[in-house]
Amino acid sequence: MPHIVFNKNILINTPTKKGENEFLFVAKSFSKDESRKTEYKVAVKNLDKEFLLTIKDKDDNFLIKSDKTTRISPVSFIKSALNSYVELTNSDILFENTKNLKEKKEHEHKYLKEIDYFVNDFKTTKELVIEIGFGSGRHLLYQAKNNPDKVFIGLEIHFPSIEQLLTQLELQNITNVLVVNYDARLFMEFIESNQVGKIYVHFPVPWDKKPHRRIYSNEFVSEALRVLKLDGTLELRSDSRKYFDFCVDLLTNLPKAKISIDVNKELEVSSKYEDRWKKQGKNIYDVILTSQVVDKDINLDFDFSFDFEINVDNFFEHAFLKAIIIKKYFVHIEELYYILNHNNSALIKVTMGNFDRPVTKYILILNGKLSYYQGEPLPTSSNIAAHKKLKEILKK
Ligand SMILES: C[S@@+](CC[C@H](N)C(=O)[O-])C[C@H]1O[C@@H](n2cnc3c(N)ncnc32)[C@H](O)[C@@H]1O
Repeated sequence: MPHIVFNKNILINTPTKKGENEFLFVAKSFSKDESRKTEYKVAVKNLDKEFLLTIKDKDDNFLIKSDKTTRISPVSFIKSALNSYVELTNSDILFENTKNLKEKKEHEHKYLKEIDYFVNDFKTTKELVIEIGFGSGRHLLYQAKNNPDKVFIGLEIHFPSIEQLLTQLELQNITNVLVVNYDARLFMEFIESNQVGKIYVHFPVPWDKKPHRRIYSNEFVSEALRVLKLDGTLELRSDSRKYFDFCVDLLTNLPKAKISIDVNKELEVSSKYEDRWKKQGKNIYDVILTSQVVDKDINLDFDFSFDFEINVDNFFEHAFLKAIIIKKYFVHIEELYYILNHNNSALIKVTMGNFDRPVTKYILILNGKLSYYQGEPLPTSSNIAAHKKLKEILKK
């Protein structure tokens, strides 16, 4: 992580500019606990990118580095901002690693998509097929190659598997697969209703000791049914009898769907895990859920604005810095910062949303007006619920 240690000095006056970097404000941490060390956040703008730097004490000196939550890429923007800041203070540099740190190669690939792409840009009239936890990708590659008229979305949380699949897509010249590094339990929320022909879940981790981590749950199944077209299918294939029984239980008697089960059914292609289990003589179980209903459309245009103003002093005086947990989501106000030399202005660091995929954001308050710094959270149901709770907390 690039950082510079420099002689402790007065903070810069903002707004000011050095090279391409505009320094918009400096904010100072606020805590009633006097043992907590003071920390500063410096807001930087360079072209269309806005981000924060952190200044902390380092022995008798200052250390400046990027703020983890608002870190941007490429890292050259951060290095440039750190150097510009220190130059503006006219301080002596005691240590720096911004000159010879190698740029980390960004994962750039035309078929690898960020989740925002599905919220803001993704549109297709073609049928979608989703494969969850594609692993070595053997099944996904086979299906995509044999169904060029469909768009495949591959979900995986293990990055080496993703890299392996991207390489194969290129080598085999397959162009109808989008790959996402995202937890499948939360992904479906971004897909329109009635668009998916098949969802494959082949050999998911059985999580016998931690069943709450399984892909299948009531929420997952109901989201899967929403995105499936009429007669679309959610297909589990597993070597685990326990997982199979658990899913059959979950899927039986759903009002909008029917199930069919099978043992040792042969598919056109056998995945890496399947080969392994077959060699060991294990049974392979299938349970297929078929959607029998057309669902309502969803709206991804949730308005994350704050339609009120606050008094920063009052709020800071009474702020409660502990997580508030409400069933499936939570809100945790973590840190408070006063923006220096600005009336009624602050930064609030908050972590919120779903326990499996929390989001950390800063709320920027300028003259009492609130907004999310660096853009709004993704419109997931947990983030929407957490935002509503956060509004209640801030209004008090
Ligand atoms: C046992 S492997 C099976 C891989 C492949 N389907 C096969 O049959 O060879 C399970 C895969 O699911 C992925 N996985 C586990 N949990 C996941 C989640 N919540 N979302 C997406 N992928 C997940 C793992 O990284 C792993 O690659």
